[in-house]
Amino acid sequence: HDQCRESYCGPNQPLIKFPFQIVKESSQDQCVYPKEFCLYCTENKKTMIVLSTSSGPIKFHVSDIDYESHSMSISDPDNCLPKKFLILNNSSFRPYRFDSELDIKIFFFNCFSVRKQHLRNQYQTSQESQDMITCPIYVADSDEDIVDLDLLSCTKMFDVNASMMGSDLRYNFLRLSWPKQSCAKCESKGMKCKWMNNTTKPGIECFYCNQKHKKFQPPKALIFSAIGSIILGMGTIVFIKIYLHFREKEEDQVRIDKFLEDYRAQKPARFSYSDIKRITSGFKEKLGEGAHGSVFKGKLSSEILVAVKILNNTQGEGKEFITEVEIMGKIHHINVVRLLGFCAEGVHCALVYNFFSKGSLQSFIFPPDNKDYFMGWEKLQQISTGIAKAIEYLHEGCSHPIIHFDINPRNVLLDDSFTPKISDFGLAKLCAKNLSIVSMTAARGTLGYMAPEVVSRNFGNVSLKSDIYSYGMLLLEMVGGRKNVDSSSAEDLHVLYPEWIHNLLEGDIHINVEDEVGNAKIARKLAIVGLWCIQWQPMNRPSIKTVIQMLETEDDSQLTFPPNPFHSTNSITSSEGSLPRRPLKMEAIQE
Ligand SMILES: Nc1ncnc2c1ncn2[C@@H]1O[C@H](COP(=O)(O)OP(=O)(O)OP(=O)(O)O)[C@@H](O)[C@H]1O
Repeated sequence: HDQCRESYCGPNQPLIKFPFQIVKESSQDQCVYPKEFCLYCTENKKTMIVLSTSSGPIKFHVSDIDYESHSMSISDPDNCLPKKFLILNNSSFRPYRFDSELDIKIFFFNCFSVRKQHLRNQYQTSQESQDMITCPIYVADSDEDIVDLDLLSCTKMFDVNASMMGSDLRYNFLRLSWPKQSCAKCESKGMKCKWMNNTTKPGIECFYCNQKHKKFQPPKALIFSAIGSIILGMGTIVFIKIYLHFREKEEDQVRIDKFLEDYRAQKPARFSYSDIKRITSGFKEKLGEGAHGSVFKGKLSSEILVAVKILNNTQGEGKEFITEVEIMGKIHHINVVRLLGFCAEGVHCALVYNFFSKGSLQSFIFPPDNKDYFMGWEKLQQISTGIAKAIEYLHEGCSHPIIHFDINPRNVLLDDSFTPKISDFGLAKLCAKNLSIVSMTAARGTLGYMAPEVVSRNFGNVSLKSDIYSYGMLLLEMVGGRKNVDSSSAEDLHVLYPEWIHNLLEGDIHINVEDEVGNAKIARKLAIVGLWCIQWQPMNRPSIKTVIQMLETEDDSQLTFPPNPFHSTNSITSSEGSLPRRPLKMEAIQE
């Protein structure tokens, strides 16, 4: 939109606007059609035009342009206008023409040479003769002029019919006009005109040149208000973010308060699944995997560390799960893992327990890397009594007796002071009894502890005594530190009756019992109690109360040694007649 600006080649030069266009002298061909209206500026800031004639292009200096009368004044930069005039006069230089209506005769004189006089009568027809004319040439309009101009001694070359005064030519001044190029259509729309960029036929197009259609420059007020609104918007967003952050914190705080309230009231708190994710920091630290699901470490507050068990296969409706969990949440005993909370959200079910840094008893009786780790008989007795007290509480201390069904060293967790806590009670109820989903490792691990009647009803009814059997196996393992299941065959699970215990008690005591009399006594006591607990007939097993009494008695003489079921003569269970020899192969009956 250079054409919007007023253009001049230099000071005192005419204004250049439509229908003219201004181009650089060096790039004349950039001038759009029609080229006749192209002007250019010289180095010394003069406005120039090139007129095309039959003798070729001729340059003129444009001294004035009158857009009203669409005419302009030109002059010859070589100061030889009479010669140029003769060329123009004999040719067409459209769209321009001489701007005068005169029809007069003007006379051309040469004052230095007559050598070309013979051409005088031919010049009008011969182009060559005109080209041969050289300046200075003098032009007179009349005889008076000849006298006034002192041309009497000069040679008159020819006279020409012209539409302008000879004096003008003398003064290097020629006026041309061009047909009016109407811009009325554009102007009526408040627009300006320009030539179309079309090389075949001239065409005019309109364009906007006023402020608002120039490059958009928004007013300062608009800029300020835009910046203001951006700052305001950002401020609002920051404010909302801060507000949401604090509200979330407040909600978190409310939740924590609610949890602490429940915690103090010893009620399990209900968590959403997103709470569970937050508590476990996106299930970052896995503690292990059991038959019922994976366990992750978590944090409820800076002091309360938790273990979150994500249940794989929760059974039935969420409502049942919640009721069940709430009942479990009411079970509080020093030797029972406390259920702090739970999550029941669609398919997501989770249980939240206190975290116990020492892990399970399993790793102490069977150190994973076969390291000879022994925690001492005192501690083992303390742990055994603790477990027995937990079983007593489940069997007798709650509103309904609870059979754990899965007492084994992996379900006994130890706190910092080796206080045992039994866990996973009630899980059998919460989880689907789909044996196919129980991993073989888990099944085998637990199988050694299962009472015969739990595996097969041939052996009697399941009762509280089934837990006593498992507890007995656990005691014997604690004494002997060896597995009571032969896992060499995956299909046939041979439960090994710990006959070695009998040998041990009957003869030499070579297990980890140090020579101290007291320690030997503990090992013997645990072994005897264990053997009583694993009697085949549930009725021959002692109740948990009796177990505790046996464990707590100081008087060893009261502890009678149970019969070895493999020696039929010693059998106290005459009703069973002959029991199978070891290894005892039990057949599972599908219920
Ligand atoms: N409250 C807890 N604190 C610390 N570790 C725990 C806690 N609960 C479970 N664990 C650990 O998580 C792992 C898996 O426990 P989980 O009870 O799911 O399986 P398990 O007892 O090994 O097997 P199963 O489910 O067959 O009884 C175990 O290694 C256990 O030591």
